Amino acid sequence: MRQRKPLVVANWKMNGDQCLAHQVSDSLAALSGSLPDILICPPVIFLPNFPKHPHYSLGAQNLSEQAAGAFTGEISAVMLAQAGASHVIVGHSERRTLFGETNQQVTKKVEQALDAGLKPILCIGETASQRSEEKTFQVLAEQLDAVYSAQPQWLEASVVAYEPLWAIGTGNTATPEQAQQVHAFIRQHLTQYSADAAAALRILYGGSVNAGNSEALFAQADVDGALIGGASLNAAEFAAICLSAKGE
Ligand SMILES: O=C[C@H](O)COP(=O)(O)O
Repeated sequence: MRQRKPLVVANWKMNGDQCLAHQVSDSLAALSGSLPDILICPPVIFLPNFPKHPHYSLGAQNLSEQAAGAFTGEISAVMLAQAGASHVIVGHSERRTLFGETNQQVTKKVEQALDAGLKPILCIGETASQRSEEKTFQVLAEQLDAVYSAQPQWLEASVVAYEPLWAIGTGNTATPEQAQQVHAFIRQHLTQYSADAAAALRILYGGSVNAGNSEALFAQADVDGALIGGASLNAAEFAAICLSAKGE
């Protein structure tokens, strides 16, 4: 039996509509058998289009680093929780690269999420050039330490997602062996903060996961699920990925 229950997360990014919300909720509700934990992170305006169902939970893709105030266009952690989110993705590479989010901002967002009772899904990953320069572990360690070195207790309520930038939206999935090597490094690195929390931590892989490659990725000892972009926009394919993760 697996040590950690798998978690499969749909990150719709800025895609989808009410119709897709109904398709995805219907297809997940129809699943039976041993299921992983399943989390849907649509654009937040679609959260109310998902009826409550025991087969899935809801999350958000981003949050404000501030608690409240004159921050036009921002959404706070408390608001996300009130809208039904249990988790929030923090520090996705698109936030870091396209919107200039720094490790410092990511840390503040993790704090906001936890203060509001949301579980942060902290995204980390290296670029293709960092990998070819053999800096992968160094980059990941910096991204992890920026968040957890001052507040190691945050690890207990966190999920970490390893998303190599070269694999996101490219079809160039990390091999199961590459993913396992990095996930094992992440878990080992985090034992310095809490051996128990590191052992219990769910580490997700993200980057061109689809129904054809998910089972081999999930078979790796330290791959505890996935963060799925493009393939989560197809209700049938996302359901197939969830089934390949198996809950027990
Ligand atoms: O959050 C999801 C990741 O960025 C992966 O996206 P992708 O599955 O489209 O490669």
